[in-house]
Amino acid sequence: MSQSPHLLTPGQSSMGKTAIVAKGLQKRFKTGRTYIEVLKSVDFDALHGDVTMVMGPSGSGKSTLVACLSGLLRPDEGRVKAMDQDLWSLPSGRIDKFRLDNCGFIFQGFNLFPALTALQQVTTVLKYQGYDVAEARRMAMVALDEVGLGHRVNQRPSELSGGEKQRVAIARALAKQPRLLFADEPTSALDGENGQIVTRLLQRAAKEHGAAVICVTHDHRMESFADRVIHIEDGRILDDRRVTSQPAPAAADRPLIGA
Ligand SMILES: Nc1ncnc2c1ncn2[C@@H]1O[C@H](COP(=O)(O)OP(=O)(O)OP(=O)(O)O)[C@@H](O)[C@H]1O
Repeated sequence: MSQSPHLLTPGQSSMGKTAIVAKGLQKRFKTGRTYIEVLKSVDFDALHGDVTMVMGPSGSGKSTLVACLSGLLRPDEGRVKAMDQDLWSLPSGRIDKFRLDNCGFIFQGFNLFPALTALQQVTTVLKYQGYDVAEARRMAMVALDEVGLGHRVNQRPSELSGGEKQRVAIARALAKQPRLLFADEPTSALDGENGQIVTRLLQRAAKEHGAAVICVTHDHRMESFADRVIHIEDGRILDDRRVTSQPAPAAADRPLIGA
């Protein structure tokens, strides 16, 4: 496995380029004898270097959209071109490999393994991806340092606060330098201060690492960190607007959060 650059080495070459495009996505679920149409021919795209927020009421189809975009849930109709691959035309093993190689995921509930330390949470994924033990450890330490947890690497989830747990989940998602970063309600279990830390980390992943960050949220506090806000309602995109003024992310050469 080749040497990985520093976690936040800018992915400048891809900045502003299209990372993912979806056309005509439709998804329905069977409930009892009837079907509910959850995505009604949704077109979507996201750029490298952008934080794209997907907002909308509960049940509007946000999580379903992200699942279809990220190779987790097959749409009934429509196509997804992600990193120049026609995602849903690939055999399922290649879709899994695509996710492993290109996608990072951050969820509301952190999804950490209770028995593993913060360091092990991150190295486990990297080893699964094919990195050897020493390289996985090095990359994990860089990632944990970047989220301000360099001094907490031997703690298990039960010994960490909610904000710290989410930062471990972010380190795990970012350590492999994903080109696509999907976050589903990453701040909803956090207080204002921790929510802002998490939001800034997502912003840095986009601005300094060139990831396309696609973030589902109800949290209007996150909106000011977005480059683009897409509003979805009842399975349709109602509004798609670019936000121009951005707070500058913290400098790349120092950790965001002082250890
Ligand atoms: N596997 C499933 N089987 C049946 N119905 C489902 C399934 N997954 C989602 N749904 C339904 O699809 C609709 C959209 O769900 P989705 O989770 O995408 O909405 P959401 O906008 O993310 O909502 P929330 O903000 O509450 O998380 C909801 O009515 C939900 O109950």
